[in-house]
Amino acid sequence: MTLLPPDALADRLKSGLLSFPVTHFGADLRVDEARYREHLAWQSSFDVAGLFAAGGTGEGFSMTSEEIDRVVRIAVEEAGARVPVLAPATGSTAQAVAQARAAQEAGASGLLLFPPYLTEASQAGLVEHIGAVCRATDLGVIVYSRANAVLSDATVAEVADRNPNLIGLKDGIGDIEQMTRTYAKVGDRLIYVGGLPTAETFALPLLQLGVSTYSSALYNFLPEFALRFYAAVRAQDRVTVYSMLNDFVIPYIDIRDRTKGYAVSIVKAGLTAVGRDGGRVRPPLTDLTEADLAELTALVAKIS
Ligand SMILES: O=C([O-])C(=O)C[C@H](O)[C@@H](O)C(=O)[O-]
Repeated sequence: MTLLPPDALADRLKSGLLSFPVTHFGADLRVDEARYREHLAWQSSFDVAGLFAAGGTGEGFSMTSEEIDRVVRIAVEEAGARVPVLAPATGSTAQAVAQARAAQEAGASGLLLFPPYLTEASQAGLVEHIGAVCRATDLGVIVYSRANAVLSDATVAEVADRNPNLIGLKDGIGDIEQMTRTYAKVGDRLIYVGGLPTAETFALPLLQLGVSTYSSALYNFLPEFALRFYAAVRAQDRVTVYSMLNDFVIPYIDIRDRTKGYAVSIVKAGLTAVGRDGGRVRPPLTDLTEADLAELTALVAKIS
């Protein structure tokens, strides 16, 4: 895909579902390029608005910068002609800046800036961190508000003012007051991406708060279901949304909530459940137990 100016990228992303592909690892836990490529080809064959390589569901947090660069390059090669590929920027400011530069060189269309690891941070410190990454690239940047980098409405307004290539806010908190304050202040200067675990759960109410799209981990193994769900959300078809929540999403999150880290492990297990073999997760995550996998497989079979 030719370089998308940040505004054009924002327009494209805000009106469709977003794919966050898992990254396949082999038995030795090295990146399994062949299976990852095959997955990307499948994921990008449907109508999605963007593909975020090595995101949270893609276990970017378990990879070295070299591996992230390799995975982003593979995603651009495999899917970039059909769908904009966004790369992660993670960790320290220096590391995130280096990843932002590498992503642009690799031909990515945009960046998702993750919280820095471990330390707590003030709002002023986050403004500097976000600004440094935005200044390091011409790409459009979406900032992920979550964990140790939860942005106040005033901070979102400030970083949007200071950084013309900041195009979006991804919300991993779901605080209704903060979202309302943010949209009231910043409006359509940014796009808003739902990024809570199993984002479908929150998609309909968040639409009212300006959140027009979300990162769907479910899309990894149930792409048609996820796209139907997204269409029902955008059409504000409450009957369909609640029936899909009852039939699949709520029993699925009952399994997901059994163990910390399952929000990612269950997605790889979902691929195995549909006969595609998601492979293992890397530590510190753990795979589903056999009993949990069997329950998930039965649940998937019910809606297939
Ligand atoms: O970086 C990520 O993978 C996420 O933001 C988390 C998921 O995609 C989340 O939205 C979900 O589980 O649907």
